[in-house]
Amino acid sequence: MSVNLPTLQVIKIGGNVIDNPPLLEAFLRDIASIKETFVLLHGGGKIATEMAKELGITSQMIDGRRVTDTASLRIVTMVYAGWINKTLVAKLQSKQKNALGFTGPDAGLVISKKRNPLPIDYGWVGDIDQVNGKALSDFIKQGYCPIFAPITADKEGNLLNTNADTMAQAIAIALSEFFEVTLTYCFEKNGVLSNPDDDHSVIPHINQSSFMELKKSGIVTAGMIPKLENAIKAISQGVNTVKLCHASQVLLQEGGTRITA
Ligand SMILES: Nc1ncnc2c1ncn2[C@@H]1O[C@H](COP(=O)(O)OP(=O)(O)O)[C@@H](O)[C@H]1O
Ligand SMILES: CC(=O)N[C@@H](CCC(=O)OP(=O)(O)O)C(=O)O
Repeated sequence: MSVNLPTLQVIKIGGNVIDNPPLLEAFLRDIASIKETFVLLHGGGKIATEMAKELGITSQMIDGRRVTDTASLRIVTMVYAGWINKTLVAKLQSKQKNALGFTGPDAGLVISKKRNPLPIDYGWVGDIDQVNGKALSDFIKQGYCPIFAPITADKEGNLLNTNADTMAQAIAIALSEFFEVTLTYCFEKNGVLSNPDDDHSVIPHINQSSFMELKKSGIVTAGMIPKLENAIKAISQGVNTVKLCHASQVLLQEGGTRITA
């Protein structure tokens, strides 16, 4: 018997949008106009890299993930859970949305495990183990819009830097038990492009096998690889709709790239 679940938008924005004040303002205005509550996940990798540089710390990314030593963990925690998360909460509150900021350990919502140091030692980087979808859905049903920073913790209480795209995927999957979820990855391009230099070359649909081809041919690179892996995992594990689009297209039905099973 199929049950009609309420709909929910789970939206992710990356560092390039957060670092662009007019684009961010228009994006927040758009999502504040959504009548229902929504969940927002944010990254901020670009801003953390700039802050690290100002402090004389070099950042190393491997396959779109940051190698996070103790100095980097302090910076990403301050930047993501502090500056960026509170800025977004304050701006959404000013637009009459009841935003509530979270990291993984707040209310025990997201528990992760430190990444195995083999074959690559990423340091203080976490892979998500558990999301408490029931507790999170209770916050949503009370009318809060949860705003997540990509910082989690393990069961021993160690803070762990976590890829924001992965956090969006895990949270969207966990909430699919309670809602019909649309997961939208918003960034600064019009979608996945067949020619990264041509913003009109949007690929309208991608599935697992076309992703493998795009990766093999070098059309999809860098941070787009983990983003698409996460998008494909989400569609195959219960999320109703998954799309990748420009931040200015967040409310539009058309445009961007849709992930198909
Ligand atoms: N085929 C592609 N189409 C669009 N973007 C791509 C593609 N291949 C690589 N990219 C890169 O992926 C980036 C998005 O991933 P990422 O930097 O992790 O974004 P975010 O910080 O928004 O999560 C784009 O800025 C672009 O440079
Ligand atoms: C482990 C890891 O790589 N964490 C990411 C978290 C931020 C992020 O994902 O930011 P964007 O969405 O803006 O790329 C990082 O520190 O860059």
